[in-house]
Amino acid sequence: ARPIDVELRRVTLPLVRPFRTSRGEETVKDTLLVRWRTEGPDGPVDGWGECGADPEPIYYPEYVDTVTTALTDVLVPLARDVAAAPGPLLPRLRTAFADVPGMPLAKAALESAVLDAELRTAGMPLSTYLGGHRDRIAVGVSVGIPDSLDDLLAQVGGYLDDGYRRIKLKIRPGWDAEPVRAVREAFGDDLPLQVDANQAYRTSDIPHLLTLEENGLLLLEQPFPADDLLAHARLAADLRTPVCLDESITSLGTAATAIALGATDAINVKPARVGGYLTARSVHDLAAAHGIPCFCGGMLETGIGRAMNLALAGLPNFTLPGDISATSRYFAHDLTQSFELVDSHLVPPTGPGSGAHVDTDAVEDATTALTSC
Ligand SMILES: CSCC[C@@H](NC(=O)CCC(=O)O)C(=O)O
Ligand SMILES: [Mg+2]
Repeated sequence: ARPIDVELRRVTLPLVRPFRTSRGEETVKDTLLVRWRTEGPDGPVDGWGECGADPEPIYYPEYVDTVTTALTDVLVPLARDVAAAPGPLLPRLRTAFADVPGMPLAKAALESAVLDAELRTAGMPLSTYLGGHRDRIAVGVSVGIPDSLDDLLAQVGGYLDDGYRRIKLKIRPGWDAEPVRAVREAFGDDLPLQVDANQAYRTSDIPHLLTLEENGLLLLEQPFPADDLLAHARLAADLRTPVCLDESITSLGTAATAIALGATDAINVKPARVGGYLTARSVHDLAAAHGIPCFCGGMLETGIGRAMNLALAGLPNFTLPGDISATSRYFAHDLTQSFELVDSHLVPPTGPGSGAHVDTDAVEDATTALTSC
């Protein structure tokens, strides 16, 4: 249905603790929400989408300002034209978006809002629409680079006390073997442990990276720059530890290329990064066809993105614990209902659409900029 109005809201939420990676440090979640308001059978229906971009291009080439511009100048006008014409909205929207090069994060934010509105109007949960079949999702926790080894062990101990059973450590050159060994010594060899370098290494570091695997790692995530698929293939040929790609997988096409090159033994699927939940499902299906396990990654989303990620994570080839942690790991107050960890699992909401109950007062309080388009 054609939108009554479309709003972009830049929102800022304080993080309960800073999150440091090899790319920088974040102390607040500062991103963009899209609200696609349409006429439902019983009045207006709001679809919400959350953008995965950061205020700066630290992980992806897009960032909040470029996403805002892409949406106001190109993608929302295009979506309005598509919505004004007859026929099913989502398939025609995806066809129209496919003619616009790149900008997966901007497309994902708008497509998610449209998808949420359509499914709420139809009374269908996103998990049903996507084909999810799990009513509880195994999750882990991603631990940033701390101020000290003691700080790291305190954080990991705290998360294990919270009930998380899979730990992912951020690493970078100079902070890798020591923290991994310390966590192994403190918490034992059976702790499911993986690392994420966020592109910080180069092929000259391959001999060093090979020494990391004596610590029994589940995965080594994105050691090299996103566009260097060949470097990942070279490492994967020598490393027993599965190589997992994140930033490199920007579309179904790059997923297919990475798989064909043997550059990825596992994929961190992030709907925002690949252009939305429907493409994320295609990446999931392609990986499944090649026997490559996936997990649903995270961008410190608010409950709006978290609810949708949980719906996606119910698909059968998400066999590795995801980076979808409980709300309290990120925010003291969220924009939706809280998601609580139960035995290292989260329960996806079952309501129509994302199932997120958006607290419009909290959204208003968190809003730093509002654009109608
Ligand atoms: C903004 S977080 C940076 C992206 C990072 N995400 C995580 O480590 C998970 C963060 C989370 O718990 O949402 C990754 O490269 O996988
Ligand atoms: Mg990653």
